[in-house]
Amino acid sequence: MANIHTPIPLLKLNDGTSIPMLAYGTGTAWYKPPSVEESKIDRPTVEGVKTAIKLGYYHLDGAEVYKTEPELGLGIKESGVPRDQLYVVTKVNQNIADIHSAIRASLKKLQLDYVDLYLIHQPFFAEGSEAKLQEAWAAMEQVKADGLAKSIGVSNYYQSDLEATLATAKVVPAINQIEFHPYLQHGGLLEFHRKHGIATSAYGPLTPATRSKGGPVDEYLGSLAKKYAVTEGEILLRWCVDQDVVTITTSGKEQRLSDYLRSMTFKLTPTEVKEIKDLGEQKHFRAFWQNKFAADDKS
Ligand SMILES: NC(=O)c1ccc[n+]([C@@H]2O[C@H](COP(=O)([O-])OP(=O)(O)OC[C@H]3O[C@@H](n4cnc5c(N)ncnc54)[C@H](O)[C@@H]3O)[C@@H](O)[C@H]2O)c1
Ligand SMILES: OCCc1c[nH]c2ccccc12
Repeated sequence: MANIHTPIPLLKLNDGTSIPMLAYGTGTAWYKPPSVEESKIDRPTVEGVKTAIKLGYYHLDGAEVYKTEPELGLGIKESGVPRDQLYVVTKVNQNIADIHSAIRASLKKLQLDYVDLYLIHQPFFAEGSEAKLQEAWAAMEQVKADGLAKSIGVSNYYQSDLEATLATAKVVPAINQIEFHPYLQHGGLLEFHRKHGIATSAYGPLTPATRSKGGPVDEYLGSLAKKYAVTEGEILLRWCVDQDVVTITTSGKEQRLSDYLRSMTFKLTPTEVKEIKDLGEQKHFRAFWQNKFAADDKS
């Protein structure tokens, strides 16, 4: 069996477990559109997972809605890396009304006995009902109690969704996975997370250098990329890690995935972190779930 060699550090979660601070995602570039059968294995997705693991990524982010859990499971199996050296995440979306069945279906597709982290993918299912958020969270707590997930958390939650959840929670969510980059910093949400011991993870971290290029951070990112001899993307990944934010990226290109790992080998100064923060606040851009968050919402 192959052993994993990796520069990716761990972050301690509120339940005593640790999470790798850089993840490889199987959504966005990989997810199967509605026209494609979930059971039809997409080999490039499997190979992408194997490449990531080979390079040293051991935190793998999946979701029911991506329809790529079968590929993620196969990639893990074919990698030859022992299960206990990998950190596997999946999320419930479509089957939120029956979380008990949803986790079992996901585990079957992943060919695993447990996931390291199980997330509620979004709070919009509750349509503002606190009772629905609380009921779903109680089902997540049961998943953890049953040993099917080592940690449980949420994704795309607002402060108000977290407050409703915390009001009846026995287990505090370990993490909130949100779109996070200099153009979407969510006001006081990260401070709220810290206050309650909830970790933050960032999807879409490269957005200012990819989907929303042409903005106030461009020039400064360029100068830091020169200083540290890396790409602008790596500065953006590092910007998350230097704020104790777990960061999730992806690519089908091995070279890019390999380059991203360099972001684990240097550190921005506190002044540089703050400068990116301040410049980023001059622009607002949200890449995901635009039809769910209110159009004028900047958090
Ligand atoms: N919880 C959620 O609602 C949610 C939403 C979106 C994504 N995610 C997760 O996060 C993962 C990563 O998300 P992401 O893809 O937005 O991350 P990201 O911002 O890191 O973007 C990665 C994408 O940018 C491309 N890219 C990298 N460098 C580039 C360059 N120089 N020029 C042009 N394109 C470049 C990559 O090829 C890849 O497709 C997903 O796969 C998924 O697992 C979760
Ligand atoms: O991770 C969530 C990104 C996302 C939002 N809506 C979707 C629909 C299908 C697949 C992925 C998504």
